[in-house]
Amino acid sequence: MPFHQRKTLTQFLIEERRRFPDARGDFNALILDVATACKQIARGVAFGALGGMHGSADGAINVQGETQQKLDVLSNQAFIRVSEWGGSLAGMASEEMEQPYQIPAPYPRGKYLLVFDPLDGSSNIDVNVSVGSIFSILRAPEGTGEGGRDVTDTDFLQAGREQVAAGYALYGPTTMLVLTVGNGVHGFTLDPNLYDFMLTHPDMRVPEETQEFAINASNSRFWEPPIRQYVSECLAGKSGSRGKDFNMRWIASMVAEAHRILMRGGVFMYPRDTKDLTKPGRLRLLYEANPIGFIMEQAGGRASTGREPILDVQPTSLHQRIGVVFGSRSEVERIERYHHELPGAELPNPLFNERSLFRLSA
Ligand SMILES: O=P(O)(O)OC[C@H]1O[C@](O)(COP(=O)(O)O)[C@@H](O)[C@@H]1O
Ligand SMILES: [Mg+2]
Ligand SMILES: [Mg+2]
Repeated sequence: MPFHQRKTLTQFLIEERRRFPDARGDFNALILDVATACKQIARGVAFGALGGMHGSADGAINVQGETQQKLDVLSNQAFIRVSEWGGSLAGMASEEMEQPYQIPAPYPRGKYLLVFDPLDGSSNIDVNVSVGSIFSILRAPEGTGEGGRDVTDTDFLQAGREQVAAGYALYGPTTMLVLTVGNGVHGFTLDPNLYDFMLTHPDMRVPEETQEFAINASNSRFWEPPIRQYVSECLAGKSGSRGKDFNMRWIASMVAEAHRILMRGGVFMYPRDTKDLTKPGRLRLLYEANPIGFIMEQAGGRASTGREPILDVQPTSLHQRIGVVFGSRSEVERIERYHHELPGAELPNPLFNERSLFRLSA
């Protein structure tokens, strides 16, 4: 299609807004700000070592206890600086900040909350493999917007179903922005000449038929029985109960895995396991699992803890971790079934009972 016939992200958002005649435009402005932050990060990623973007950030450690890369810090700043001024936000929360970020004066406060993982797949930065950014937009609770009080952790503890929008940017061979505003999932490719996001993948759907799964198999000794069962059936291939061969992939960037699954199906698992009893899962609920879960559901796929839909989980802390399984609907349903059927699966370790001690851990 010639480029002048393609829709830009701005045009797409204006058309979407026509569905809501009373909308003031704050929401579109916010999405465009986030898109600008992603463009800045894409530029940083593209310059790599030439731009001094590789390596760790002077021994800095984030709230997760992980070493921050320079690009983690710069990406976090890009999200903040580009989104704080516009008047659409009451506050922000990020993987890289222990506390919520308050919109400083003189900027006006608005009616949304922005939650993000500024750089997902950080271990890939220095080895020049795909990374991404993930974001989720929530409604700000009453009393926090214009002229209102500072935001607190509690304001962000909303179930994934409450999300107004979610998306990710993938900094791969091309940069893409994939977005849902609750009306399907749409993919935009960054035109390197215009430096604008162009709609290239309208109405993305997760293919139902799949022969691909993604899991970090080095953790297999810590998996619970339902995951062992599922993976062993995949590995058995044609000779096993599934009667077909499977491929396995592991990019170590959830965004890149989610994108592959949106394009050609499959299932991604970072399940709850017994590796570290203080961490009931690797991925973070509010800025990793929820936005990707919303996208998967909007694209006809499914996202689950193995026991319940991700989007139904009531968050209990800002940086809460959780087990995650997402992708082609029938595969995720199969894994959920194994969780319900396998004897003992609910209680591999009493510390992990959904209602016990580690449910609250970050
Ligand atoms: O390969 P590992 O070490 O198991 O972990 C990979 C996972 O960690 C993550 O990179 C975590 O994200 P961050 O880079 O934002 O901390 C996921 O994207 C990915 O699925
Ligand atoms: Mg991440
Ligand atoms: Mg990150």
